[in-house]
Amino acid sequence: MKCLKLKALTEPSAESNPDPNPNGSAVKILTFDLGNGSEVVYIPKFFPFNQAWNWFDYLNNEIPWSRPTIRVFGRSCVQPRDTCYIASPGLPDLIYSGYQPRAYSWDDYAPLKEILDAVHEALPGSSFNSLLLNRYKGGNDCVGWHSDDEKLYGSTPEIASVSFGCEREFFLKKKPSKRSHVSKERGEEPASKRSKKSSHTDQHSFTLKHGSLLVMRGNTQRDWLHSVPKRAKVEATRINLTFRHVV
Ligand SMILES: O=C(O)CCC(=O)C(=O)O
Ligand SMILES: [Fe+2]
Repeated sequence: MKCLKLKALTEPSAESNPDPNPNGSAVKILTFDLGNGSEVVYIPKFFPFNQAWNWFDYLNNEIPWSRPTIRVFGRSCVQPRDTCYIASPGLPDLIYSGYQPRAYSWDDYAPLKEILDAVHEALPGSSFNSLLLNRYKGGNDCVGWHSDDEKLYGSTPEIASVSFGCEREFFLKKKPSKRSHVSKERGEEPASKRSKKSSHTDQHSFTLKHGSLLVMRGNTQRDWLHSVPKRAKVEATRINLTFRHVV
């Protein structure tokens, strides 16, 4: 099993320590201010190592994974990762890339409720009612650039992402500014030039560790894209859970 050790490229704007993790011990919390109301919080050791491996094994074996055919830029293709969708009863259907996943019940996967409880405890005020699971069976599996800006998540969705198993890189890049042509008409400097002077960079990279929690909030889905790119040398499996609130 080959699982590369990767290094985070992004420097946090705030580091808070300590704060209790689900086990009551101190954990490192890294906060990244991406500018314009976008924020990412990363907690590398959110879950204890062994507990996280127990959950990895459970999820790997018990979740009804499927690899659906989706539509990207008008073309059909097999999604390059396994997926499963969990949702509370009565929520509107999720449809992405022309695909409507079947919504499974939290009640049939008790460990998911335990993970959800731990995430809720760490994020006061959050109330996630749906979950998209992804399984990357090696470095060929990936998720392309996208933002989770579907209307059913509201205008400033908070997305809590838990990772188990093989470390993979997670990239964020700023969406092209829609205002650049407007600023030209107004005789202003285009946003692309202005942003070079700002203290905020337009790309960030995280190594999502086994048992980690990454939270995207505020305007992150409106202003940023994210991806988990292919990695030729990675062979081991990673499982990712993204908790979301359908409004
Ligand atoms: O696997 C990840 O870390 C990201 C998954 C993701 O972006 C998604 O499910 O929308
Ligand atoms: Fe996403």
